[in-house]
Amino acid sequence: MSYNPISEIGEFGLIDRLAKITAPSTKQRPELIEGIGDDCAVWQSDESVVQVATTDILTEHVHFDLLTTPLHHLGSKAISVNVSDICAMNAMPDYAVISIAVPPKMPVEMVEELYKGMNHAAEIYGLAIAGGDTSSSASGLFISVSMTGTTTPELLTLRKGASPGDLICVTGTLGGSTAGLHLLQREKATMIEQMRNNEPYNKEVMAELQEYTEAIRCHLLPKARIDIIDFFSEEGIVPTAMIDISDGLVSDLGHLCRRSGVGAKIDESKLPVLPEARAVAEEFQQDVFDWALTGGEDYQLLFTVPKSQYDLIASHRDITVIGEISEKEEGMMLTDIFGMTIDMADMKRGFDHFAG
Ligand SMILES: Nc1ncnc2c1ncn2[C@@H]1O[C@H](COP(=O)(O)OP(=O)(O)O)[C@@H](O)[C@H]1O
Ligand SMILES: Cc1ncc(C[n+]2csc(CCOP(=O)(O)OP(=O)(O)O)c2C)c(N)n1
Ligand SMILES: [Mg+2]
Repeated sequence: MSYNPISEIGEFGLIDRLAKITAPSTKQRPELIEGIGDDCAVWQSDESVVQVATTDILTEHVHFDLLTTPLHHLGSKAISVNVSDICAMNAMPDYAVISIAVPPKMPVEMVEELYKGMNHAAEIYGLAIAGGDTSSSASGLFISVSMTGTTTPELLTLRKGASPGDLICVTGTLGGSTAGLHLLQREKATMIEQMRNNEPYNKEVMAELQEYTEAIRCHLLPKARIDIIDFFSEEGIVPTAMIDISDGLVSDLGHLCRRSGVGAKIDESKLPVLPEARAVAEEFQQDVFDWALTGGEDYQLLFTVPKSQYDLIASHRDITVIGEISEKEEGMMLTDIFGMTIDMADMKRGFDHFAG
């Protein structure tokens, strides 16, 4: 038997291989509507109720750095990223169970602070933290949140369901989280450098951070767009397909298109880039559109609606139409700010845990 490094197939190649192994188990539960492959697992609990469930892990040094992340914020983010997956099904969250693996030397008060952040977010989203598991960890802090939610068969929205001609819409702004991460990483590097040189902490860097509170908040404290699910419900909108943007717009639009069996055309000039992110990208001499397209962790909703619903969508000031669904054969195309057409298949797609 030969052994292959995961980096050769990447995160999604690995998930495909695991899905093949577990496919037989799904045959045992005919009420399962969606297994591996959407933002949540979905099953019908009775005629009028659909249950959804998701889980996301936050790993120290991969998802967060304790030097730059307040634990209260981290707890809140751990809840929000799961609520975001529930929202992506057009569902509302109900319960969370939480597993933590904690280095034995971590003070109790730090773990309590983490949980205060989780509880704060849970109260805002109207969900109950109802259990979990606790272990010691030999290498860093791990936080795994699993969450259930509810919707109805009529409202359930999957990654599949988009048709050619549908409008591609995105909520909020993009690029803010990557901008915030860059600022925090620079802050950490400066702190370490000053400690090495036995210098006092330079407050000027802190002053610069205060100019960019929105970008930092996007990274440390993303909000799940439960308000948009309320808006859909008030306006009677049921998107044809939906996903949340965790790995980056290009990657997550790719999942939506693959599951729907369609292509897409998007317009770079229409992307709702966070204004602060533009300033940060300039400072770091980076392309803000690259951050908006592939940076990830913005936790906005990406969804499609028929053109006939344009007026309803356009009435919301925090929803932007960025393009249109096309035939699968046309691929996924981006018209960049200079008017050039770029095949998104040739672009860096977004965050991959095992990208080589
Ligand atoms: N280790 C795993 N075992 C089983 N299913 C997994 C595993 N990792 C991811 N999945 C499934 O693969 C799909 C894609 O996962 P992911 O990209 O993490 O989704 P999301 O961005 O919504 O969190 C989801 O349906 C998820 O449930
Ligand atoms: C210390 C640190 N380095 C890098 C990142 C950037 N980052 C980590 S995970 C991630 C993508 C989202 O995480 P993932 O586990 O893929 O979420 P999912 O798609 O499962 O919801 C990004 C952009 C970060 N947040 N913190
Ligand atoms: Mg995930």
